[in-house]
Amino acid sequence: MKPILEARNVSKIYGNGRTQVMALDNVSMQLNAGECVMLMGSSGSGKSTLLSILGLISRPTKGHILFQGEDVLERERIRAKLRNAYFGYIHQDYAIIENETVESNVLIPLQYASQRPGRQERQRRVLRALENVGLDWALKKKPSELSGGERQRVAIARALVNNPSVILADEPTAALDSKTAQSVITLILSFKEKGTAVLVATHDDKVAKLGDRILRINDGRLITNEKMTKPDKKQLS
Ligand SMILES: Nc1ncnc2c1ncn2[C@@H]1O[C@H](COP(=O)(O)OP(=O)(O)OP(=O)(O)O)[C@@H](O)[C@H]1O
Repeated sequence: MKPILEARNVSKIYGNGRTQVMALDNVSMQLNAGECVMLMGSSGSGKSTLLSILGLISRPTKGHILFQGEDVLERERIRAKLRNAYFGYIHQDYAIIENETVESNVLIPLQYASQRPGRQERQRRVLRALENVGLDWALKKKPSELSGGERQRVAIARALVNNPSVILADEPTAALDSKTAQSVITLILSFKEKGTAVLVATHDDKVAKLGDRILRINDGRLITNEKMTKPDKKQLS
C-alpha cells in the first residue's frame, strides 16, 4: 500500500549559532490511509515540530514530505491548497480566532474545500461537527465565553468538518476530562473507517493504546515503531 503521507530524512534546526536547537534529526516515517499512529515522547522531544512539518504548516531544514507519493515542499501554492483541502490539524494551543463566533471558526475549512459546498450544506456540516463534540449549543458564542475544554472541542470540530484525508492532532485530549477525552478520541478514530490517516501526539498512555502503532520520539529522533497487537478500545479512564 502506498502511504498517504511520508516524511523522508526530515531534520529541523531552530535558531543558529550557540542557541541552535536540533528539534528533528533525520526522521523518516509513513502514515497509511485508514490507520492511526500515536506519537509519544517527553516534552521538547519534537512532537509538535514533526506534526507541523507533516501538516505542511512549517518547513524542515532538510528532507522531504510526500503527500500521496508526491514531494510537496517545493510548491508553495500547492502546499497551501493541500493543507486546506485535505488536512485537519488540531493545534496544541487550539489556534481559535477570538473575535469570530464558534460557527465562523468551524466554517473556515469549508471555505477552502476543494469542492466548496453551498451555503446551507456548509451550515449543516458546521452544526453536525459541533454536535459531534457536544457543542451545538455554542454555535453563536464567542470563544471567550467558553471553557478551555470547550475551546479544545471547537478546534476539534473545525479540524474534522472537512472530512480530511489526514488528521494531525497535537495533544487533542490534554485539556479534557476523561469522559470527554474518550468521546473525542472515539470521534477522531471513527474517521479511520473512511480511509482517513490519523496521527496523534500524546503523553497519555491510555490514549496511545487506542492507536494501531506507536512512534516514539526522543531528542528529535524516532526510536521505535511498535505495532499494537490488541488495541483496547474500551476504556480511557
Ligand atoms: N520556534 C522555536 N524556536 C526555537 N526552538 C524551538 C521552537 N519550537 C520548538 N523549539 C524547540 O525544539 C524542541 C522540540 O520542540 P517541540 O515543541 O517540537 O517539542 P514537543 O515534543 O512538542 O514538546 P511538548 O510536548 O512540550 O509540546 C524543543 O527543544 C523546543 O524548545
